[in-house]
Amino acid sequence: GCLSILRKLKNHSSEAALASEDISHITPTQGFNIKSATITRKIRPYWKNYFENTDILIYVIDSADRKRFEETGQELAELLEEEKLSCVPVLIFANKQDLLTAAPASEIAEGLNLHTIRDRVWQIQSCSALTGEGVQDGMNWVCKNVNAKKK
Ligand SMILES: Nc1nc2c(ncn2[C@@H]2O[C@H](COP(=O)(O)OP(=O)(O)OP(=O)(O)O)[C@@H](O)[C@H]2O)c(=O)[nH]1
Ligand SMILES: [Mg+2]
Repeated sequence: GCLSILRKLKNHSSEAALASEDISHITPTQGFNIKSATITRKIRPYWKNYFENTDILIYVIDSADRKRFEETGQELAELLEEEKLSCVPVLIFANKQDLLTAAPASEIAEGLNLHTIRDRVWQIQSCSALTGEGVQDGMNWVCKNVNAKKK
């Protein structure tokens, strides 16, 4: 899902100059995402190598994969407990909204207990990497909040 969103942003580089420019400068993250597309979940243990100097967290959820919501909530909660990620703003993309079976963002927010997040700014954004809907809105939030670390 993550890689699909990056691709979508690149495709819209003229409309979204700022967002795509940001992405092209984050070389390690980009490499990380490319690798994660092929070896998927096995790469998760290596996320911690990218926590240093992280300005913003973008977490992509497959809104149609309801059976993974609980595990996902756990994973996100663990990430937010990482010392190096303390106060780092988090954007949660509720991706794959083009699918009829997709859970709405409100349901995901509830399932993942997002309303208990009080130590940082956060936002959930519905999107579809397939149609592009919501992707730019999410990246606009990122641009506004990238330096919004709560002190
Ligand atoms: N219909 C639809 N398909 C999508 C969308 N975004 C990504 N995909 C497809 O989903 C597949 C890969 O994404 P996922 O399996 O969800 O995500 P992943 O990056 O492997 O991440 P994890 O499964 O969490 O490890 C690819 O076939 C993409 O084309 C979307 O918004 N809508
Ligand atoms: Mg996958």
